[in-house]
Amino acid sequence: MLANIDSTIHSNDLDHIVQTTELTKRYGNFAALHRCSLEVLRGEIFGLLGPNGAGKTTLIRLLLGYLHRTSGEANVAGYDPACDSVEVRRRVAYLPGDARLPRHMRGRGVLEFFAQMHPCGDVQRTLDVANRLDLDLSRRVAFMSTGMRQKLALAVVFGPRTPLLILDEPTANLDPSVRGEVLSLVLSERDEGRTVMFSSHVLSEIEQTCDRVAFLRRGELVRKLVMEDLFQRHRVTATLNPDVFIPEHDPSAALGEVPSDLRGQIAACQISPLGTRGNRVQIDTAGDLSPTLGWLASLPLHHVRIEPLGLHSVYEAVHLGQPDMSSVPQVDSRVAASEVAR
Ligand SMILES: Nc1ncnc2c1ncn2[C@@H]1O[C@H](COP(=O)(O)OP(=O)(O)OP(=O)(O)O)[C@@H](O)[C@H]1O
Repeated sequence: MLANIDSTIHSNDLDHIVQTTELTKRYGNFAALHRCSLEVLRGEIFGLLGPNGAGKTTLIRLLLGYLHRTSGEANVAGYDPACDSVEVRRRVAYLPGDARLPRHMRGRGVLEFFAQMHPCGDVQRTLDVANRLDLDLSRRVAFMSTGMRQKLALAVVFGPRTPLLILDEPTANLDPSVRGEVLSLVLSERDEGRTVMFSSHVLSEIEQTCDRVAFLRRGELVRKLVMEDLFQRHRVTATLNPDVFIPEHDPSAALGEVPSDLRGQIAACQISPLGTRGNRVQIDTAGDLSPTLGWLASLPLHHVRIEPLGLHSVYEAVHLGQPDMSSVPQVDSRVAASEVAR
């Protein structure tokens, strides 16, 4: 079935299964989504991040044609959701954030019903997913717990072999072991060549699964990130010996010159006082960490800690509206962007 549906995708650019250009949704003067341009590549897992009300669901619903855009363009699997929403939905399995299922039906009946309804439906596959999620299918939906209903909705959505899955907070209401199972389902979808786009508030889930992520904030796409690049970024924190002199107008001079071959790898540095205990140094690095280790070892530092930068720090920066520290490293002859928080 997947092969049939795939062969009918008539996009000019088959690398992109989703593409939006300045996509905008307004309610009166309020922009729930403002000029959002992004691409999702075929075969990748793409994460959507952002605080409550950032516009994630609005974007997803525009892509499926459930909402009508105010302006801009969108293309999903070769179709414009504003004109061909039926064609789009034939190719997309969608888990809404508030999935509603027929309350009078038993779990098994629900799965069979949806598998028969969808052009890419596969009863055995949907039952297998329910089994993986350890779901009792003999219960009526009305008597299921919130988490059990979420598992049932997931089994419905993972059943059809569509080229694209769009999941709005797929692990909401699930216990940690089931969350892990859902993430491994997402990874297996990618292994089978399908594309997954999902939103989540759980940063560790995005880190474990996604190839690329987009951050939305107040309706705007404020940052895109390739996870592989993020994993190459580290934060070094340490204490600078108290007897080291910190020049007031150029605190970075306390660390001396950054060797020229390392300048492209030091993205930012902050020095802040710790009272009588010296000064706290924070250095963000980009790229392979190993060449910087020798330089770090030569500095008058102690209590050195090196951690992967992680999504959390990027998320915080986005949330606070801080400039993008995750892209181009910037240094001059001294360590760049030094600050003394006195
Ligand atoms: N029908 C509507 N009329 C007016 N404003 C709306 C409407 N639907 C959504 N909004 C607003 O659009 C903004 C984006 O909402 P959206 O549901 O896309 O956010 P979200 O990122 O999915 O949030 P969450 O993480 O809480 O699910 C919110 O401020 C919301 O209040």
